[in-house]
Amino acid sequence: MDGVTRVPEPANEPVRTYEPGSADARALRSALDTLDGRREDLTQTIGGATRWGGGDEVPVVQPHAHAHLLGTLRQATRDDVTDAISAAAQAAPAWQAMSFADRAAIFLRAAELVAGPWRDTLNAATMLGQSKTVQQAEIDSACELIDFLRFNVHFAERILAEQPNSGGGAWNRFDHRPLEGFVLAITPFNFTAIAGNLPTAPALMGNTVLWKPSPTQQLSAHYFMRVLETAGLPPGVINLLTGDGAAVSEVALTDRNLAGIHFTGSTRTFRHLWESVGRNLDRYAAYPRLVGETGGKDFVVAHPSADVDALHTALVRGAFEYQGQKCSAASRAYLPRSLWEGGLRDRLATTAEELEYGDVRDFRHFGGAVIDRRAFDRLRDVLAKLEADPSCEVLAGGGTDDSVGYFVRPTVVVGTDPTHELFRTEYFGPLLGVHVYEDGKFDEVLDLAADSTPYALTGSIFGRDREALATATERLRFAAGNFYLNDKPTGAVVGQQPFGGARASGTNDKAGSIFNLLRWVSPRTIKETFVPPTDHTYPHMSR
Ligand SMILES: NC(=O)c1ccc[n+]([C@@H]2O[C@H](COP(=O)([O-])OP(=O)(O)OC[C@H]3O[C@@H](n4cnc5c(N)ncnc54)[C@H](O)[C@@H]3O)[C@@H](O)[C@H]2O)c1
Ligand SMILES: N[C@@H](CCC=O)C(=O)O
Repeated sequence: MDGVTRVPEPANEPVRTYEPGSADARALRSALDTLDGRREDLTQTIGGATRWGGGDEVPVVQPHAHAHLLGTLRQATRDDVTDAISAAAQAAPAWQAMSFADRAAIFLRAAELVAGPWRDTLNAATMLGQSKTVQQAEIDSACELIDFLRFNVHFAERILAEQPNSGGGAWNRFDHRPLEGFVLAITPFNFTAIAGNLPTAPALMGNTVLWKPSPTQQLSAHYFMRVLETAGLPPGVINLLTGDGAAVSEVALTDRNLAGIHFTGSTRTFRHLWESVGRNLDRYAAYPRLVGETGGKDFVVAHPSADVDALHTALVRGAFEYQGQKCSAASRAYLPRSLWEGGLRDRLATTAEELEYGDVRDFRHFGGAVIDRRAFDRLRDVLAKLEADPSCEVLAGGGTDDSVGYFVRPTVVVGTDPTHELFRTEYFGPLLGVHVYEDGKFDEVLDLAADSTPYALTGSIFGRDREALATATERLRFAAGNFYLNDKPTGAVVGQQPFGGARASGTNDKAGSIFNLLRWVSPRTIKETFVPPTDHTYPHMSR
């Protein structure tokens, strides 16, 4: 059915608080118990049919209790990927022909399913599989995921409404076509919402998709695929492939019909994908769209006029929530000596030492474990190196313990050399580097924040002096795609702080915004002339 429609006005999903004894907390606990005791078959979904990957088995465990198996997946093989590409091609004509209203309704229904009957399951899967506390799961696998689904429909409607001018006896129109071919969505472990957004955003615009989640996010990805099926997504529109991505790279990146890549993950992986596309350009029917949101080395700069209570809270939450495993996490702070020696140093050290990381099934903990053995080993080695470095002082934390889970203590390291790797490398763990500057050197410190790293994802400035805020906002213009004044650099909300960074942090296509959705359409311009001319001569030719 064709016709003009208006989609529902989107609103951000309210964040539930899960106070002890509340009905919400009880319902979530029951979902945790259910998933805890289940060993899920983490199958692929290709053309609407579930099937095991054809490769090696991979266990999915609870990072905070790594002996505890949640489920098993198997690596996708080349045949699996070939079949997924065929399924996407088969589903494409009917999906493209479906009206926008019908496509949109599927994703709006998915949003309501996540907000209602699936909320506890998705939150529990995110807590157990990715070691998120209840608060961190709620803002991710419930609220942000719901927001992506609702707001994208609203942004897509605006794109469809975008039409050229007409006049002079002609009607000009945009046909907002999907891309020709399939979109490859490759998603990270750390946000269930991002994993859900990357395949659904191109699908909403009429594309068919191969979705390859991270193995350590597979449990929540598995349930989100069930949500999409329940919402009525036709078979083959989104095809879920499991595993580490090796076979996906080999087959999909060399396929003639690769139309685009929607990626979030490390800078290294995105560069690998981009290079591979570059090498294979001659194979493709069209230039694949490359959208990638990647790493960060996100800063907090405090002016001597900053409110210390607000700064302290932002540092603790920004650096240590979700164990520092947000691309937006505060990982380098430039703090004035007056505030540092006036009490901030001792306060930050005490708070970091007191933060409790543990099993996320215990709601009293502030954080859980880091995601896996590889992350744990990498962080343990980094901490050992920093401890042995005379230019670094481990002020708090530094400990690791992998006896039960992959635990790394919230760590504050003070570094005297602002060019040290402590202030340049994305460690992706609960590790905050602090550089203390002399109060008069605010301008120099802005230069350090701006240009010490190849990244430009998020950053914060704290201060009460308006002049200082204005100077920092201007000087740091290209240093962060998301810039915060007197707030932590994490926690962007869909529709309010569209998210993404430039330089080595990605293509800055702002997930969950109109800018992102524009990448998944290829407009055709149609001109219809109502009374076409019937004489080829012009007035200047008359004799
Ligand atoms: N900028 C953002 O919006 C944003 C958001 C979340 C995470 N991140 C970044 O993501 C990183 C952490 O996530 P991660 O550890 O999952 O990243 P990662 O790069 O290790 O993995 C991301 C995805 O790529 C897949 N992958 C890895 N190698 C591949 C290959 N050769 N071929 C195909 N697929 C491959 C992985 O299996 C996973 O699904 C951090 O650097 C973080 O800053 C960025
Ligand atoms: N959008 C999230 C970060 C996503 C990356 O991991 C935030 O703003 O904290």
